[in-house]
This record gives sequence, structure tokens and C-alpha cells, in this order.
Amino acid sequence: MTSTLPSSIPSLSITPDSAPLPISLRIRERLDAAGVAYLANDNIADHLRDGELEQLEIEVAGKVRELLRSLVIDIDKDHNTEETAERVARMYLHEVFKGRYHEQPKIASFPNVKKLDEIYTVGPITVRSACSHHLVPILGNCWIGIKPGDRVIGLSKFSRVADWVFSRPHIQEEAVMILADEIERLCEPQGLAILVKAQHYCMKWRGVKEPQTSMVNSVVRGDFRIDPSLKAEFFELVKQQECMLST
Ligand SMILES: Nc1nc2c(ncn2[C@@H]2O[C@H](COP(=O)(O)OP(=O)(O)OP(=O)(O)O)[C@@H](O)[C@H]2O)c(=O)[nH]1
Repeated sequence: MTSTLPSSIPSLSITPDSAPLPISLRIRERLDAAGVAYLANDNIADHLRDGELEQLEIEVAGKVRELLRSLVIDIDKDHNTEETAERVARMYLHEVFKGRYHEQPKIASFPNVKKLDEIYTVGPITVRSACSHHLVPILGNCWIGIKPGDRVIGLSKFSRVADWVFSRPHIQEEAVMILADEIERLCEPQGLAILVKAQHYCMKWRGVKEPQTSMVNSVVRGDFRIDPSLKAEFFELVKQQECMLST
């Protein structure tokens, strides 16, 4: 990915007797004043002004440079880490945590003119995230089951919204709930079921170093919650989709 850094920084508000406030501080003050939460798995795109993301990228790169220096890495002499700070800033803001800083992809919904009320499932959808505790990857698969309501969205849009939601620091329990909230908002289904199976690199790569352990969790809403046969049908369809992977 090429750098998104502008060649010049938009002017910062500088008062005569004070240094310019870091852009992250100005954004946090604005969010605090508006009473808006900015937890690791929140999206703040609606509260960023033109040019601020570019300023944030420059600020984060500076902090990562200092982190590398604190790790006693000679970034001035080490050709391999020469632009690591800029890459890491870009990666956080525009790739792995883009779901915090970028708006939700445009997702059109269509009327369910045939009044379809049978369930369907989509999956596996690859999900990539990072745990809020160590900021190391969570990689897995997600399945979504829908009993449609008055509106439907395109199949590919489930992947797009899942990618946007998961591209934030998370714990898996909350990630699934947030994805469910977004899908309910987008197409108001009569029933919604989501299953996520993921491997947490904070358990594989470090810590207890369990290479095979995964976390599996689900959320069921609407008709899936009140009708056990519908819920069972969802898990049966997921099983069939998993079998298709091995054929
Ligand atoms: N419930 C839950 N726990 C998670 C998730 N992702 C990571 N964790 C765990 O959260 C814990 C982080 O908190 P601490 O126990 O304070 O971290 P730690 O001392 O580095 O723990 P160890 O991983 O045991 O070395 C770790 O045990 C992780 O394995 C998740 O999505 N859900």
C-alpha cells in the first residue's frame, strides 16, 4: 500500500503561548464534550473532520518511532526498520483497525418483495481482528443466518460489514454482538444468528502458547431465539457448509 501521508501537514491551531495540541487530544476532547464513547471497538468516523486522519497518521507514526527507540532498536541505522513507524501507523489506521476510523461501507438494502421467510446462511466469512489486550491477531470464520424481514441486503455485504466490524481491537464476545447490531440495523431481519470460530494469537504466539485452541461463540436474535428448531437448522446448515470445505 502506498503512503497516505500528505506531502504537507494541514495547519494546526497554534496559540501564541502554547504548543499545538496533538490531533489525538483534540479529537478525544471533542468526543468527551459530545459524550461519545471511544472504546477500542467503537467507530469514531462520524467525529473526524477533513484532514484529521492524515494528521493522526503522522502523530501515530511519531509515537511508534519512539516505541521502537524505547525498545532499543537503532531505527536510524537499521535499514529494515527505516520506515516501520510509518507502515505501522498506516496499518493501524487504514487496514487492521480501519473499522474504528473509516465509515461503514455503503450497503444498499432492497425490499423483500416475495416475502421470503425461510432462513438462509452465509459462510464461512473470514474475519480478522486483534485482541484488545495484546493487540495481536484474531483470525477465524463467521457464519450468518438470516430469516428475512421486509428488507434484504446483498450476500457480499455480509462480508463487507463483518470485515468493517472486526477490523478493530476486540474481545470475541463483543465483536459478535456488535456485528449482530449492525446487521439488524441494516436489514431488520425477523431472525438473526451469528457463529464465530476464531484462533487468538495471544494464546498461540505468546502466553500459554496453545497452538490448536480456538474460541467458538454465537449470538441468536429474534425468531432464532424463540424457536429452537430454527436455531438447530442454522447450526445444521453451518455444518453442511463446513463439510463443503473439505470436499
Ligand atoms: N474472553 C476473552 N478473552 C480473551 C479474548 N482475547 C484474548 N483473551 C484473553 O484475555 C486475557 C488477557 O488478560 P490478562 O490475563 O490480564 O493477560 P496476561 O496476563 O497477558 O495473560 P496470559 O495470556 O495468560 O499471559 C488473556 O488470557 C487472553 O487469552 C477474547 O476475545 N475473549
